[in-house]
Amino acid sequence: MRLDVVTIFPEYLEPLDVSLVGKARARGRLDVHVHDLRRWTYDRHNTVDDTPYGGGPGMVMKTDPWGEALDSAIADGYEAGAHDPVLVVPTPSGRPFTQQTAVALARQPWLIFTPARYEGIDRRVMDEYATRMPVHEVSIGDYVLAGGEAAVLVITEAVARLLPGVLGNAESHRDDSFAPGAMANLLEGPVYTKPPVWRGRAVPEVLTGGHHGKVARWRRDEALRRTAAHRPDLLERCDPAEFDRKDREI
Ligand SMILES: N#Cc1c(N)n[nH]c1-c1ccc2c(Cl)cn(Cc3cccnc3)c2c1
Repeated sequence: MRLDVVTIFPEYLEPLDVSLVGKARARGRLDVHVHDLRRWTYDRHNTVDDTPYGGGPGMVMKTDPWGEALDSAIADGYEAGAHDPVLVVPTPSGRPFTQQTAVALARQPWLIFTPARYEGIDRRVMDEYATRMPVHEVSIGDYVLAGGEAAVLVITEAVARLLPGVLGNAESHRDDSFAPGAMANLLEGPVYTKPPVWRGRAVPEVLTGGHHGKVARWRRDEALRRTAAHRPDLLERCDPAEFDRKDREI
């Protein structure tokens, strides 16, 4: 997968050099190109914004720098052999970014991110590129950020971990809270490791008893308990028959 990111804060994307995404890049699973939007400005102040038509607070990001930057990134990508680009636009007014979105984006060969600032990008930029590729406007949650770069880091990690060969078996995303299966839609339950007792607190006996069926049921019950407490809305998606079937297996 190729990723292009156009931003006025290229240094904000430095975390894409480390940890899981950094490993995916080192293994050749991910090819990341960060472009400084100001490279496509030609005035003394490298201006990328202007006042909004119709008045109102804040500033709007101008068409020309984005158009030239995206045309350049797209040309570079095609020249490098990439194909079928998808534009991903972080915005507070976007569709919710979910695990399903991550799965869908992980299937794409080329993502182009346009994290912006101020009040957003002139609408005509997204309209222009929607004539050439799918455009996904996404929000990473119901809270307000100052710009889209943090969203790119979140989306990139959620997508990269789904790419073949990025997660080792030990870290498999097979048991993700939001992945299909009996624990689908349930939050993770509590986890424990050595020592068996820490400051007088012992690990639950069921986890050290060696009975895999009892461990599986305990973990399922703890996940249900945690989901009921923190995300009761997720329980509506659960199928009790699935639990009964799993119970019969245990
Ligand atoms: N994704 C996501 C997301 C989220 N969940 N919260 N905020 C954002 C986000 C994404 C992109 C931008 C751009 Cl461009 C400018 N801002 C600041 C802003 C905030 C409120 C209203 N207008 C602009 C962004 C906020």
